[in-house]
Amino acid sequence: MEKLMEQFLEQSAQAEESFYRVEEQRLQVEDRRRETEHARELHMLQMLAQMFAGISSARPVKSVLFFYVKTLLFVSSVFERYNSLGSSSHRAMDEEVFSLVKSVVPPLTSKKHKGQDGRIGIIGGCQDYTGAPYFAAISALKVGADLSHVFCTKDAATVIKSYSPELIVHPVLDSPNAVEEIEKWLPRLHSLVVGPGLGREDSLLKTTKEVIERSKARDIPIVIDADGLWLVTQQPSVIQGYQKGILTPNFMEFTRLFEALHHEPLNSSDHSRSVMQLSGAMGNLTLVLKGEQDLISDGSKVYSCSVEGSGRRCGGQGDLLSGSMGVLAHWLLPQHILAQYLMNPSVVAAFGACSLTRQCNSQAFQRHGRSTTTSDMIQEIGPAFRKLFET
Ligand SMILES: NC(=O)C1=CN([C@@H]2O[C@H](COP(=O)(O)OP(=O)(O)OC[C@H]3O[C@@H](n4cnc5c(N)ncnc54)[C@H](OP(=O)(O)O)[C@@H]3O)[C@@H](O)[C@H]2O)[C@@H](O)CC1
Ligand SMILES: Nc1ncnc2c1ncn2[C@@H]1O[C@H](COP(=O)(O)OP(=O)(O)OP(=O)(O)O)[C@@H](O)[C@H]1O
Repeated sequence: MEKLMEQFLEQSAQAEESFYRVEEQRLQVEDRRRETEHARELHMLQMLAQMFAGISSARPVKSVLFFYVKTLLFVSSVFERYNSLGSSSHRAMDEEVFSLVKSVVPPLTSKKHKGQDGRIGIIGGCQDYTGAPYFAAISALKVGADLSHVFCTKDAATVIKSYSPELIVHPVLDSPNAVEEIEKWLPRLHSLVVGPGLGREDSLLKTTKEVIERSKARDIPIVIDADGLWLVTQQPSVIQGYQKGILTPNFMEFTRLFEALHHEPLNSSDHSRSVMQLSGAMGNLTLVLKGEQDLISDGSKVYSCSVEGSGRRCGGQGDLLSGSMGVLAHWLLPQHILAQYLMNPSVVAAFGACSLTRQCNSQAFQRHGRSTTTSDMIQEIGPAFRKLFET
């Protein structure tokens, strides 16, 4: 009897194993099919965009109109397909977003000069916090930006410079003409990350508010995190409705902001709904609620990023996230007109940066376990980026 039982258990284990093997193969085939189909669609869209740009100046109005209608029909059919993904698996969703990010990663060619792949500005760094702006700025470089500028207080500057010769550090944030000093650089910056290590001193927040206003006037993508969110909680109008703005609150920051805008306590049982509500109240700004799953919304839909990370929650991971997001926002927002038909580019930038941060966390944890720090995660940005966006 015992022997029979043993045989039975062994056979069921084998059957189970072979079921999972077949299932795994089926999923791989399905993944490859989707990737090929997706690459074909993107390629066609790119060709259509180029053709449209080419003919709009050369052809008579009637044929331009005909072409325009055909293009719209095609794009909307792809758009429908994307929307239908709402019901498909997380993995499929991840793959679709990764493809969009892949399509905007700038090629590494010898034809470019320094700065073309991104000049990112970080507003933050004060006496108490020097690590946060460093983490954000170095992460931007490791993702692929060419230059990272940190605008911090005088006493933080030497400390930040001493962490890394890679960064350009401006000790201007607490100077009497701080806004003008920073504004001089705005025409050269592709995106701004506001808040890491900024602190909450009134005079610094006042300067920051003015810098945000002037950056909006220049249409610069702005990621707001940490103490930048403290400012937004006091004065939501500083960023409300700005479509190139992305907010990245942790749960604490989210709760403060939600309660400031809705004048009622947060109902913590339905985070997705709250994220949609808050994004709507902020004028459909892209919002990322960080946590076990990162919830991302522009008020119309909620996307959940659950790329596997680890159980290690050392400080500074949010700074890695905001710095990376600054670069992806620059790559996605201005130039990729096609992505606008498929998905909000700010949402794609947010989703891409969340995935990357979590992947870095997972890889660093595999090496360092409990002793993982944000610096270890930063070492993983290159390999994690290649794994997600370059294979
Ligand atoms: N090396 C450096 O220089 C670094 C500097 N940093 C900089 O520090 C500045 C202040 O940022 P901050 O996040 O500490 O401030 P704030 O929002 O008041 O939170 C304080 C309290 O909120 C809670 N709490 C937090 N998260 C939560 C969650 N998910 N879910 C629930 N509760 C949560 C938690 O409360 P506790 O559990 O301790 O009671 C926590 O103590 C900012 O400039 C930032 O950039 C960091 O970037 C790290 C690396
Ligand atoms: N419980 C969790 N499980 C897995 N990943 C998480 C979890 N919480 C946060 N993360 C990841 O860490 C990233 C940073 O989130 P976190 O909540 O640590 O931000 P933060 O508090 O602003 O960080 P910082 O220490 O830089 O201020 C998130 O984008 C998410 O990818």
